[in-house]
Amino acid sequence: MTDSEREDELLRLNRTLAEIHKQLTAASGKCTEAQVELQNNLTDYWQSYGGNLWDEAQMIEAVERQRSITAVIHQGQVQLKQALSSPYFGRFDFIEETSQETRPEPIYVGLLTLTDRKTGEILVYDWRAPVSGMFYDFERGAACYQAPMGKVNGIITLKRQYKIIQGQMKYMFDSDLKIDDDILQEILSKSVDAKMHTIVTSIQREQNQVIRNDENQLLLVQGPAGSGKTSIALHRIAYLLYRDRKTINAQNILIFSPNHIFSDYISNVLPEMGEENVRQTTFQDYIASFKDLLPIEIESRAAQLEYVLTGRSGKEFAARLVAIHYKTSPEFAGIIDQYLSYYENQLVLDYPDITFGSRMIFSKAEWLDYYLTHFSFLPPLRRLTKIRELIHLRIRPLTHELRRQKEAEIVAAGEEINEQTIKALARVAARQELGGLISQIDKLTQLQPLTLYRRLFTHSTLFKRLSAGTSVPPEWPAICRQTRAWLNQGKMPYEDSPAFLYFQGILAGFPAKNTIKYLVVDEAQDYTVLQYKILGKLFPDCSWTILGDPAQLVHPYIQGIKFEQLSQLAAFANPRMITLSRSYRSTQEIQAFCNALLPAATPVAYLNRRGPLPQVVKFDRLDPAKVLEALQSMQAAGCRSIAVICKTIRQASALHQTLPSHRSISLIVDEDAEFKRGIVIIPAFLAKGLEFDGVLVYNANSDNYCHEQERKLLYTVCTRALHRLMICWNGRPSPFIEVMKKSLYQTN
Ligand SMILES: Nc1ncnc2c1ncn2[C@@H]1O[C@H](COP(=O)(O)OP(=O)(O)OP(=O)(O)O)[C@@H](O)[C@H]1O
Repeated sequence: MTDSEREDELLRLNRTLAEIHKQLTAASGKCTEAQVELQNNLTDYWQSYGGNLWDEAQMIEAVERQRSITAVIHQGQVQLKQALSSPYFGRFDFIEETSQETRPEPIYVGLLTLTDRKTGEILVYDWRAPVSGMFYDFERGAACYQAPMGKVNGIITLKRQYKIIQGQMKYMFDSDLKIDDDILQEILSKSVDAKMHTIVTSIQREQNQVIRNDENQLLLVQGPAGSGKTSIALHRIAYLLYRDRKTINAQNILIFSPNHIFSDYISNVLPEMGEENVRQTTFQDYIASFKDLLPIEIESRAAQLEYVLTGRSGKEFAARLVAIHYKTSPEFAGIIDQYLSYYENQLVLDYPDITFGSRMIFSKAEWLDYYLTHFSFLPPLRRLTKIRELIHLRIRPLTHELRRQKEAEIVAAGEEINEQTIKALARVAARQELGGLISQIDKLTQLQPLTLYRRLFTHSTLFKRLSAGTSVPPEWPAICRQTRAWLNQGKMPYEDSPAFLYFQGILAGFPAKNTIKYLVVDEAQDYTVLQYKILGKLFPDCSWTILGDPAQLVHPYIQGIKFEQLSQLAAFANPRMITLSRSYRSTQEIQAFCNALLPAATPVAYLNRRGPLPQVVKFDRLDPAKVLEALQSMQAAGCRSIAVICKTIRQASALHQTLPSHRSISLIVDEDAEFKRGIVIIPAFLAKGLEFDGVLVYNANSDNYCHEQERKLLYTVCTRALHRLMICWNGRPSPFIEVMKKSLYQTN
């Protein structure tokens, strides 16, 4: 880059900053006006409130309108202030193939579009604008983008990147490569603070195709640990909010995250991009929403995992593991579907005529007609309720008739003369006579989902019929016994909850959320077939982005869904799977170590960012002093965020107690906790999705990580480390480490 080019760039920066200042001044005037207007509206509201509901409704509407105008202006101000610090991060010069112009147009790319209000010239393009996509997708040479009017071809003649901090140009350089690996290395070599950050300046081409995908209603993104799945999901949300800004807002997007610690951890990314945070929820939240509705207490996911990971022994434990595996399987989902289809299609087939004396009230044929045709758009339980209401309507004239008949009988008997008493006695007599009929109708039109679900474990012939032709584990009788024992105590094992809630939803109806237009499911490998079926019912009218990594299944015994199966679960228009190939999080040494933990998998490609070899260290006892020493050495090496990852909640809590300085070290064992800075002790299942400068994997002994099913758990915890990884053990190390090449780590 020549000196005069440098000077031009600095002039351009000053011009851009001057425009932002101008717009900020104008916006602050507008904001004050809007605030005054809002204040006036509120004062009017309180002064004029006179009990007239119509006036009040109008006033509330005016206040709400003013409030949202104020919020929009305020949001604009926040974005301008962000832009004042760093208005853009990239530039490319583009000349359209069909253009008469001979000079390429410089396109500056930043977090928001900025137009010179006087000349109308676009000074900066939002990174999400169609034209900006070329910054991520192309190097110098032929390039194209999809404009609203169609495809535009052309040539990129220059690519430049900038680092502008607090309005000061720190550096700029021309980049031949798309987004230089050097830039990535610089970004990734830093230590991380508490929360995740935007990657907008260095999005990679393979990531960009996910972020800007416009065609597929179901987008499945599979990528190794650290390949940016979560980051991409959030950038995709920002993109959708920009692209569809006239039709959707943050309320129309929902993220399913693994837990609330993770939700908190990613909560800064969208605001950093100038967008409002979207709602996040977890499957556990969905279960919790039934807390007061169900006559049963559902075991928590954490309690189930803790039980499973404590590695007990014995027949009961073994049967529970098989139960978890089987109840989360596609086969079991099929059995539930069959059972439900019985209620859907056959329940009323042999229902009797409802008669009273010689009168036909509701015929066999009507049961079929109403249940299978008229009300077939409703879930079975609601159909039955409707039919009950209908029958009751038909009985009403009969009741009146019967009462009159009874009154006449009482009068004829001459025992009562008081009219009131005659009526009361007639009512009672009529009710008694109709009692049998009413209870017959009630019986026929009631379904108790829990009672029906329970039958799977009590009626062996029913289960045999439903499971015919599928492979049922030999432990099924023990599984039935265990499940019955839970249910008898008013409790339900966590592994039954998706099956039961699906069952309940199909019978009684799902609380469908039609306002959600985009659903994002992160850590998708941890969901089972039935959980996806539930999501499909809850969000019937939306596009899905599903991101996950089958190698990071933290629950050793569940059958997570295979990505290929997902697109078959619902009739998605045009499903597509994109596989990411490269990982960005860890140093080359840590990544190589992690790759070796999964020998069967395709090795993950990684950046050439170097660091020390992971340490596999023998602690004579699991001595707290040694743990502190290890933590101090990581801190001395510049790690700001450090996690000691234990296998279970119990191990994490016990370790926390033994550390003399445990007050300055946070213990996270609750799924609803906030993400903490500094040093944390955390169980493996809560660490997923998070990352830390340094990770100490505690107690990686042969008795802790030994079963094949626990391999992925160990892989997941090791891949949380960016710069330093230490694994400590005593007794004997995990066999997964023992068989590894010694050159992949150092020892003490
Ligand atoms: N293009 C990029 N530029 C800079 N940093 C990136 C890029 N892509 C990913 N990263 C960084 O890599 C790290 C891992 O990203 P992220 O957590 O989104 O990956 P992931 O695939 O969801 O990981 P995991 O499956 O292990 O939870 C983060 O620090 C993220 O900021």
